[in-house]
Order: sequence, then C-alpha cells, then structure tokens
Amino acid sequence: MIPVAEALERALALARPLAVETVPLAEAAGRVMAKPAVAGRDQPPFDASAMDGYALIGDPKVGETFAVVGEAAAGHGFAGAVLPGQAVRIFTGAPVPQGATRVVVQEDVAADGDSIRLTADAGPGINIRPRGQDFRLGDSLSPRRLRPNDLALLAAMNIPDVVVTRRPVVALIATGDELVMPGEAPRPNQIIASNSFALKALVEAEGAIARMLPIARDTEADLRMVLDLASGADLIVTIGGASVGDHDLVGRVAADMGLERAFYKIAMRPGKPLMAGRLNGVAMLGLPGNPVSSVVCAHLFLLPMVRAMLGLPAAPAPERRAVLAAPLPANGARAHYMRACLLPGDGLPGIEPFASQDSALLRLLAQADALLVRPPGDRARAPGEMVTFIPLDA
Ligand SMILES: Nc1nc2c(c(=O)[nH]1)N[C@H]1C(S)=C(S)[C@@H](COP(=O)(O)OP(=O)(O)OC[C@H]3O[C@@H](n4cnc5c(N)ncnc54)[C@H](O)[C@@H]3O)O[C@H]1N2
Ligand code: MOO
Repeated sequence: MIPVAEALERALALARPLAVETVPLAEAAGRVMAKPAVAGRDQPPFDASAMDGYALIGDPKVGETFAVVGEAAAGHGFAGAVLPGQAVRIFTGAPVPQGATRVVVQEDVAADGDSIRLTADAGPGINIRPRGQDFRLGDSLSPRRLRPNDLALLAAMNIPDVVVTRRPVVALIATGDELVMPGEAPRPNQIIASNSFALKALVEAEGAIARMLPIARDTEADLRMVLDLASGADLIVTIGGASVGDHDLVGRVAADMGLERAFYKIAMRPGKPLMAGRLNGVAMLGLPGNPVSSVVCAHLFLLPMVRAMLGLPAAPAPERRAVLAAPLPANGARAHYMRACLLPGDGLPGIEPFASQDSALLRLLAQADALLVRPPGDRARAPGEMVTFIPLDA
C-alpha cells in the first residue's frame, strides 16, 4: 500500500494535457483556455458617457446656461467639437464629443428649446469613462476554465473563437455478474449498477465527455471485449473487480492486455484496492466496486486526472477547513475519508461525520456534503478542533 499523495503523483503522471481545438465563443462556457486571449481593441474604444445628460466644458455652477449644439447617442457620435458655453445632448455609451470635459446628468438640468440651465452644481464626478478604462489593446486574459463572466470579457475583447483544450473522453466500465442497469429486471441475486451514474456526472461536471460502456460480465473474455470497446478514450475507468476475490479480474485481464501498472493498493479508507496504469498508451484507473469507495476515489484521483488532461494545474482535490462537531477516535494506518455533514457556523463551518462509514451506503453518501480527511495515524480529536475536508459538490 502506498500513501495517497504518492499514488496521486503517479496517477497525475498518467494524465498529460490533451491537444487543443478552437471553439466558437458561444460554445466555450466551462471549457479550459489553452493559451492567453489578447484584446483586439481598447474598451471602451473612445471616451464614453456614463450617463444620460449633456456634455460640456469645465465646472459649471447652478444657473449657468449653455446652447445645445447637437446630439451624441450610443453608436452615433457628434461630429463637431464643443466650445465654451455650448453643450451636446448625450446618452449613456455615446462617444464624448471633442472638447467636452464632463457630462452633467439630465436630472440636474432644465431644458428650454435649444438651451439648458443647470439646476444643481455639477458634482465631483465627470461621468466619463476614459478610453481603455476597462482594458487596452494587447491586454490579455490568462488561461482558465471559462466562467460566464469570462465569456463576456472575451466577447468585449472581440475574440469570436477561443483556443481550448480538447475535452477528455472518459470510458466508464462497470464490471460484475451481479449488475443490471436501472430499469432492467434484476434476477434475485442481482443489484442495480449505480456507480457509473455518479461517476458520469462527476467527470462531465469537470468538463469531460463520459462514455458509459456495457457492463462487463465476470469472465475474462467479456472484460477484454468491453476494454476493447474503450479504444479511442483518453481515460479508461473500470469499476469493481479490483480486489482479491476469485472473480476480481480487472488487474489480471488488464495485465494480459498490456497494462503498465503505476500502482495498486493505497493506504486509504475507503478505496484501498485502487489501481492505475497505462493500457496500450491510454491512462487507466481501476476503481473499487463499493459505491462509496468509487466516488471517494473519483474525487481524490479521477477528477484531478481529468483536470490535468484539461491543462489545469496538477493538484490534489481542494481541501477546506472546518470545526469538528463530534469526538473522533485515533485513526489507523490508512488515511480515512469520512462521509460527513457540514453545519453552518459564524466563520468556518462545523463538520460532523456520520456514525456509520460503511462503503456500501449510498443513502448516507447522498446526505453527505463533505469527506472529512483523517491523515494516517491521526491522534484522537475533540469537538472544537480544526479539521480539513473535501467538499463533495466541488
Ligand atoms: N479478502 C478481502 N476482501 C476484500 C478486500 C480485501 O482487502 N480483502 N477489500 C474490500 C474492499 S476495501 C473493497 S472496496 C472491495 C472492493 O472490491 P472490488 O473492487 O473487487 O469490487 P467488487 O467486489 O466488484 O464489488 C464490491 C461491491 O460493490 C458492488 N458494486 C460493484 N460495482 C458496482 C456498481 N457499478 N454499482 C453498484 N455496486 C457495485 C458489488 O456488488 C459489491 O457489493 O472489496 C472488499 N473485499
Ligand atoms: O476500501 Mo474499501 O474501498 O474500504 O470499501
């Protein structure tokens, strides 16, 4: 058994950033930029009015009057220049006419035909957004996973297409004679395959494309056939059949098919029988079959691998801090990832692990917000102590 950190390092070494592709901006939400985007223009491209009102010169006082000599609207500038004693009717987003040094808001003006009179002193604000205030030609946005606000920024930069990393294709292979798909009629000894659905949602939320392959039965021939179906995937994930039982075939069959093993068995709970390697050039992760074990291993290994393939930094699952709400006995030699609930707190949240930590319990997993992380050999902990956790919704 190797420590979690070492296993993660080896797993991440299997996951190189994929090739890049260009996608239209409207399709780029959630995608990971592969290189900086560079602004093709200044924003705003001209000094722009921030308000509806009148553009004029100086620092006018109540009662001063101005002759209105023209109009500037968004998309339509005023061709001339403003002179002292003159004003140009202006609207939000319009280019400020040449010569004007401020915009007074229309609420502070009484209009009478072609002249205006100030009804309030122009305040300190000039209501002009200077050219390039937001960004300048050549300014860049560093590579990142694109959030909605980033898309608006790229659009304003006049970038119609974005270079992103290709989405990894993750093949999900459930294994076991006991499994049928939801909606099918299970025989008395069978259960419903559940893990793939959580795993599919997890990798898709991270930006991968999941391919759920047919369930592999517990024969070498069937497992081989389904592993062959995974060709073309960037990452093959098997579920179950990873342990030491007579019907746990994944390690053996993958080895026969050429698996170069990176590791097998980790000092963690749940998830001990995890394996990883490279199968004919393709990264492979063999998850344990217990539902909670497979999901815990997905958070700790699968999602970091997907992120690395997307070109994001190779890093462990993000950990946060919380205040322990119940006593914990000393931990054993394996890191323990305990299903837990977060409790709202003034600063840091509280965290309370469930009494049962059986790795088969999906109902508790569905109630859990977090995995409370217990390092190997951690001493007993009392309520009020600080602990770390991995959020399950991240
Ligand atoms: N003698 C030992 N027995 C076991 C050990 C051990 O060290 N020595 N380790 C235990 C641990 S820990 C785990 S975890 C399991 C993992 O075993 P496998 O990866 O071989 O998983 P299976 O035996 O195929 O299945 C375990 C369990 O999970 C159910 N399962 C499997 N796939 C799915 C799925 N897609 N959806 C829902 N449920 C699934 C399966 O029916 C079993 O109940 O081994 C222990 N044994
Ligand atoms: O490690 Mo198993 O994954 O404890 O249930």
